[in-house]
Amino acid sequence: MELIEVPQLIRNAERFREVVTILTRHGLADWMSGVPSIWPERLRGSADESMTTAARIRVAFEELGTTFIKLGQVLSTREDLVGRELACELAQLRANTPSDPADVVIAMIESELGAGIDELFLKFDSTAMASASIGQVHRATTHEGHDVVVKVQHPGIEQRIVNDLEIMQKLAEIAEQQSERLTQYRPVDTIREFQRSLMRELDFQRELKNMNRFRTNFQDEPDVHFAKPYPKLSSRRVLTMQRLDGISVSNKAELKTSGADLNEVAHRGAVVFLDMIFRDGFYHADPHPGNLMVLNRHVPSQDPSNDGPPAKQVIGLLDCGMVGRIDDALKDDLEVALIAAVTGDAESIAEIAVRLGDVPCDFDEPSLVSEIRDMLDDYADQKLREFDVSACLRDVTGIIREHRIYLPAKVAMLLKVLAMLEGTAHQLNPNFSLAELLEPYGQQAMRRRLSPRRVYERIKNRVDDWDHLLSILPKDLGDVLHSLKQGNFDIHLQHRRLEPIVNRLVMGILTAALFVGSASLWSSGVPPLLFGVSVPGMLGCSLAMVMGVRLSWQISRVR
Ligand SMILES: Nc1ncnc2c1ncn2[C@@H]1O[C@H](COP(=O)(O)OP(=O)(O)OP(=O)(O)O)[C@@H](O)[C@H]1O
Repeated sequence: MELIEVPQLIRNAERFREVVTILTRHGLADWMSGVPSIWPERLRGSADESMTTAARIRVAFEELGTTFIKLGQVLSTREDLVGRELACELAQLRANTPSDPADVVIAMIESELGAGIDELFLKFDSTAMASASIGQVHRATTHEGHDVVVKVQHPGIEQRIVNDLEIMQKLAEIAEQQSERLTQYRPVDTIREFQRSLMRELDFQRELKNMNRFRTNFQDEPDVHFAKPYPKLSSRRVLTMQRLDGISVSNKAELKTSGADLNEVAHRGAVVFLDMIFRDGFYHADPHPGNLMVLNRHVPSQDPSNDGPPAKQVIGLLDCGMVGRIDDALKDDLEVALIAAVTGDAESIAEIAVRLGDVPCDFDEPSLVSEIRDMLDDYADQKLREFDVSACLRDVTGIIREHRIYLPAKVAMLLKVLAMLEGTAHQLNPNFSLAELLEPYGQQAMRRRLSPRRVYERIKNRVDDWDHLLSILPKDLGDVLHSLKQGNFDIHLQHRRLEPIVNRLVMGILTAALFVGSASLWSSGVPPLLFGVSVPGMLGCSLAMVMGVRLSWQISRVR
């Protein structure tokens, strides 16, 4: 059996050995048979047979610590990749990181910000108010008297994470080389994407920028609040921000006692996230209840008289470390897919999944469409307000997964956020309907698709495509003609999805040829003439234009 090279792991040999030992102990290392023994004794698994594989993975990740717990949390949102059972199991992973002693935290802040703690803050509470996987949070007061919280990274956490990521990367490569079963989980791509997002989370300067961007995007909405960051009291590992005073949405009982209108909180909170996604294309990617608060201040109603509507509650959002971006094209696709789900249009959903995803070569499109259609039939009787968006997304991703279509991380993240959003809102109001809320976004989407700017952009893209095609066409046509003359012109169709593209390409070439030929008839004034214009030339050009418009329309449907 081929041996795996491990020299780059020598630096992390001890930790590598620990990781493999833990995986082996839980019976999760059988696929590593080709790894040379960099440790003397043979490692034998004594897995607890009473536990499912998914449960053993969760327990092993818990033992392996922060980086693996974070990986597990990310995978728990990738049902499309790991399947329902493992996703549910991993969703239970909790980082149980003890807080660091006060002197260690203070030393970290002082070295990061280059000044003594008393120079930096008027008051600093050395008891952590929360300790999470990457850092812990302390209350403090600035010299101007502002109440703030200071988020401080656990010392050495970055190096530990970097080391673990290196090991994970190596294990992913081994898995992809050694195990057909694990290859379906795309270990190398998945770890690469995870590595990128975790390294971004480790840089608090990014979180600070995200907070500022959200504050700008919501500056005209007084009932939504993002904490103000303090750049002079922040660095890559320390983040100081305004302290939000309120009740966490995860604390439903306390919210109720405070008299908060839970239905309104669910509705407003969801609208905030949909605005981030559909309006701004820049969204908070972790809408779990612990990251939402109802603040202890209210926006007064417009009408100051007692008869007016009650004051609006202010929603505060925490933890802007993980964000997603969505461009216009993806926004269009998402809107079309959501409308298609509600209207039972299986073809559109399948078409979008196939276009965005990575599709295996033996992929069976008719069976994908028919499975999605069967699944949507189950939802056909639901009224819009009862439509269960998360369940439907879950079912679609399940089918996509069975067809071994791999969705890009940005799409998976978006689906995760929509599902989490519905879950969080349901906790507050069991009758909450995300589908109803999405309806106006669908209508806006239709209007936007027809807006002059978007039509102009689509036409411009088409023109750019045509311009590119015309610039390469003479040479490519020359090559094709040359091959034809030599008698060695073959078309090898290896993928069913290429068929329509080839058809359109042929139509495009014919249209271009018709246009060029007719234009030359027109300019040469070939008779018969009508008002001095060549009739064959005019008819040919008109026909080419009709064909061109039809073709552009077909291409725009595919995009
Ligand atoms: N601006 C704030 N005002 C009040 N409390 C805050 C603020 N920021 C954070 N907290 C408290 O600290 C906790 C942890 O903060 P945060 O979620 O930002 O940390 P994290 O390290 O990103 O956590 P995680 O590992 O869950 O991503 C929050 O749940 C909240 O209770």
